[in-house]
Amino acid sequence: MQVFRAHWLAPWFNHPFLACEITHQGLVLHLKNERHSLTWQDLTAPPARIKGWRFYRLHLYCAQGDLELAWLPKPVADALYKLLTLTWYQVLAARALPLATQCLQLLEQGYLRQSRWQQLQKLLATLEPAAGKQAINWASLTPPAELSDREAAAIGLLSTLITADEAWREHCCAEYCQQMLTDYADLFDSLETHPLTDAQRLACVVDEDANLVLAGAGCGKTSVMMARAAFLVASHQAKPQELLLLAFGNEAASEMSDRLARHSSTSGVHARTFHALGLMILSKVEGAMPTLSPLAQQDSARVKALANWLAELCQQDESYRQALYGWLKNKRISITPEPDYHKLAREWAPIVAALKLYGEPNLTDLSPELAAQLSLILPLLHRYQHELAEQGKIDFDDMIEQATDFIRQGRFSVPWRYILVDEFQDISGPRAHLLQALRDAAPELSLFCVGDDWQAIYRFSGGDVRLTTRFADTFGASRITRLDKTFRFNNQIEQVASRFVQQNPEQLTKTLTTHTQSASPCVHVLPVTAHGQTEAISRLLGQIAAEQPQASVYLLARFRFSLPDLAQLTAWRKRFVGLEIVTQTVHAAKGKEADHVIMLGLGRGKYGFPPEQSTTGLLERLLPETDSFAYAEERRLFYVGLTRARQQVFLLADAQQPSVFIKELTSGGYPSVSKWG
Ligand SMILES: Nc1ncnc2c1ncn2[C@@H]1O[C@H](COP(=O)(O)OP(=O)(O)OP(=O)(O)O)[C@@H](O)[C@H]1O
Repeated sequence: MQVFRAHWLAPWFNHPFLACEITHQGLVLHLKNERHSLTWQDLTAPPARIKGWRFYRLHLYCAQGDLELAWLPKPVADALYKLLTLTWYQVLAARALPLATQCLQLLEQGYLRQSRWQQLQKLLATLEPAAGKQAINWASLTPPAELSDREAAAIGLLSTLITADEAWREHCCAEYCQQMLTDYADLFDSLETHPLTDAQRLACVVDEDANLVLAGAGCGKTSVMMARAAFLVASHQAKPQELLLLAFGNEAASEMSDRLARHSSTSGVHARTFHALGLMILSKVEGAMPTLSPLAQQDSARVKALANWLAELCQQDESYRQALYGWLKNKRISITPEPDYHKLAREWAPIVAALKLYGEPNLTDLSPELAAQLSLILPLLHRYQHELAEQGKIDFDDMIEQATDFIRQGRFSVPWRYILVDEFQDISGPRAHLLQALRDAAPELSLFCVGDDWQAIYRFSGGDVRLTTRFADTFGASRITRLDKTFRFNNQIEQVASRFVQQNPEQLTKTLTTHTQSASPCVHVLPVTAHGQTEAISRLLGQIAAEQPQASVYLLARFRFSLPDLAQLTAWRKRFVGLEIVTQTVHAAKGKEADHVIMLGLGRGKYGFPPEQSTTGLLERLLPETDSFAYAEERRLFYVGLTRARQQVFLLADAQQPSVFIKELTSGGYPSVSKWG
């Protein structure tokens, strides 16, 4: 035990301090009439040494109130100062070391995500002094040279972290990204047939708790999904089985699977649809594959069943029959000899589905006509539910909901660390809840979503674009990165398409640049009569084949029945052998591309583009809220059509009654649109 004494003159001048004894726990001060013990933790800072006229004083910063040890001869003051300072730092280092180790482990996990940042703050909060005690001023610490490197580093780290703010976190994130971009430059150069752009690379490495990559059409969202998967595996942040890629349709999921399989690093990564994910979760939890009702799997089976139930209800329930006939009469829909149940069932099927998904609307909010329609449709929903219960089967909505419940109940252990979602702009509320449940069940899980709010076109089946435009409201701490260079189409198509879609002020603003340029207009409007359409397409195909013998051509329409039939298609394929001609709806062409696009059915009316006479007043009330801009969703769909083309778009407009979109393009100040005929 060491004792440091004040000069013997001290008591003569009424100073109470006589000596200081250093123990393992702290120090014992010998005062004139008493002894006073202090633990090392009572000292909130290293001592200060103050030179007096002849003697020195040591100032002790104590939680209970500061003290002064005076009348110390210089050698005593120096030795005591050195010992107290060193011991104080050693005691602090003993506390700091385990904490700094935990903080380092968090920091070493990579990108300093918000969730990791919060865990850090929690750890650092353990350094807070007890109530009423003074906090250590970490910013002013200067550890002595006698501390070991580890001790000094631990104190240094905690001082940095305690004073760190959001800008510091941002700096760490940027440093991490920079490091990854350098380390994996070769991977990003060689993964695809083309090297990724800087913006695409950055989108791959940013790693917040939830990430949204917002990009225009053709900006390489799919390439980025693939590259991110490869990067996560190559950088050992995840094993292939810890990644899950999600798509909406089977075709997109299997295309992703093929692309993943082509690279050794991602060959073990799974791409699934949301439905396949739901099935997998249910079968894992229940030990057997759930059986899906045929009513869920085929639209035609569902419509047929609804039509039968309508006919049955009319036969068995006179009041229902009268109500239905009355409603149809009001709508001037023919009922002789009996209503067209099948047509009615086809129109009401989406309403039944929406009622199931979103529940019944408040009757008082509906007009008498819509309330009457609702009361006619509700019995169909009940029959549908009853049928599923009878069969002991479920539909897709039940599956997603049950899967979400199982996860929330902790009955499914989440094996993934990263979930990557394609075409995110079309996600529905229930699917977003499923993702949230997965995230909550696995706090280290990071979401990576790629989408384009300009291409949100699935509201009729529950897609809710607000989940994209207000991403952070649903998914919390998030980072949005943008891709603004399109590789698919040229500046001429871009000028038309971007201007067209941004007429709706509620679309997020984006400025796209294009990889290819064209000096002359590439969007052409051709007026055609109903009879002249086939001839016009033949001429166009001939012209395309003459200029470019090997090319792909999409014939796109708003409705399937507006497309040429198979016989006609086969004839064209025989005649223009070098052309790869595909007919499909604009919805089906989403995510795909061709050299040339010919859009058909661009007239007015119920089956025009946009379809003008809405039969879905009730459906509108049930679906997720939409923006108030007229034909907002149809405008986005038209944008999707325009942006499928790499080189040229031909818009075959109804010569008598051109679509309002065509009128806008030809007279709304679009200099890049050329008018033929
Ligand atoms: N860095 C790049 N360099 C050259 N070409 C690229 C690059 N990135 C993507 N592409 C090409 O651009 C085209 C569009 O890519 P992709 O289909 O991934 O776009 P997207 O953003 O998913 O489009 P959309 O939203 O319209 O479906 C593809 O032909 C792709 O190969």
